[in-house]
Amino acid sequence: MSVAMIWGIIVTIGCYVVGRVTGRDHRMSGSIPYDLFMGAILNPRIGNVDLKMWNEIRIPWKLLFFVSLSAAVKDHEINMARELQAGLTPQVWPLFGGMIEMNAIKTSAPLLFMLLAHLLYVNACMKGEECIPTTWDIFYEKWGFMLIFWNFAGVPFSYCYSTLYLLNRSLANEPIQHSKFYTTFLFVTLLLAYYVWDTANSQKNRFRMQQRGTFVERKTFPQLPWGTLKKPTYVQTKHGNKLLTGGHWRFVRKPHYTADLLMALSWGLITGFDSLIPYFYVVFFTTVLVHRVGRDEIHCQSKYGADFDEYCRQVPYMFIPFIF
Ligand SMILES: NC(=O)C1=CN([C@@H]2O[C@H](COP(=O)(O)OP(=O)(O)OC[C@H]3O[C@@H](n4cnc5c(N)ncnc54)[C@H](OP(=O)(O)O)[C@@H]3O)[C@@H](O)[C@H]2O)C=CC1
Ligand SMILES: C=C(/C=C/[C@@H](C)[C@H]1CC[C@H]2C3=CC=C4C[C@@H](O)CC[C@]4(C)[C@H]3CC[C@]12C)C(C)C
Repeated sequence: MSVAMIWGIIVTIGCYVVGRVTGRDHRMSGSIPYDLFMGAILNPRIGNVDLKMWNEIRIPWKLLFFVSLSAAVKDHEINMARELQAGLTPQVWPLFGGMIEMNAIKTSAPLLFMLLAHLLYVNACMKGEECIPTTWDIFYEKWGFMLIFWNFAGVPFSYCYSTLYLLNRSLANEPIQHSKFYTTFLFVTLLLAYYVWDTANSQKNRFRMQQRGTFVERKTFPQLPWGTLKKPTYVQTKHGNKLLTGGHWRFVRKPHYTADLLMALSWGLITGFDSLIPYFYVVFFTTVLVHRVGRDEIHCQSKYGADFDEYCRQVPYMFIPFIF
């Protein structure tokens, strides 16, 4: 974490200086602390590599997944060692009709849950990479301390609190265990929320790509049903852009946020209720998304005017149909 933090600070300063010296800086405020925070260059590149996209996608989510993978392996080792100490013979699973045998996985269900949650997230970022260039952070935010530091250090080393908490409880010989019903309920919630989150993002981004004529079908795994809308409905704006009102977007204006928040909540719930620390992510993330919603409403209102009002009339709810 220290390396990631120091690296985040060095890259921020380096990028700011390069932007100023080469004249590639833009939308500068003139206040050095503010410009360091927001950045100087929009899309810094080395060759073909867009550094901001590499930093937002390739680094944080992979690190987060590897933190969870390491914790799951460590938990397995601890539990195996405890069984051996207690004089128990390690359980073995015969695979392929007994042709291969492997030691049973001893990682606790909550840690396997976190591993699955982080695997789903990192896999989505990799398999849906073509959808990302048109998102707000890539086309609008400059590459400054906010994005650089958060992606190098914040995401991997603060979004993993649930995982670390579960491992620490296991190390202290007080592992978190839930009833089969509670655990199954959370696994099902995670998978359903993931489905909505993934397909809502891809419905909107692919719809936009289809409008621009840049849509290319990919075979990355998993391609989920309803990820691409066949006959999408939309509001045509005078600006030229179309606002999607089909698929998940017919029910609420931010279906991907609702689903993402539900996943974030499940990361906390799987740790139980003894500590608030694993709930950091869902609290922080709610704040981020509420801020984004406000910013986005202002952005769309000024960009689309009366057409945005018509869109809000057709899709009146923000997060939960008929409630909010
Ligand atoms: N885990 C994390 O740390 C984070 C995760 N995320 C996730 O990333 C995903 C993307 O989020 P984000 O980029 O913030 O936001 P959006 O994907 O909602 O992007 C907002 C933009 O999309 C366009 N848009 C909005 N509604 C429509 C519509 N109905 N039809 C067509 N275009 C529309 C508008 O842009 P335009 O001007 O082009 O019309 C709007 O400004 C979400 O799932 C979010 O949860 C986001 C931030 C952090
Ligand atoms: C703001 C930050 C990071 C944001 C990213 C994690 C998300 C930004 C755009 C998201 C995605 C867009 C479209 C997708 C298509 C779907 O089929 C799969 C999911 C996804 C790739 C989705 C994944 C998350 C994003 C990349 C930083 C500052 C924390």
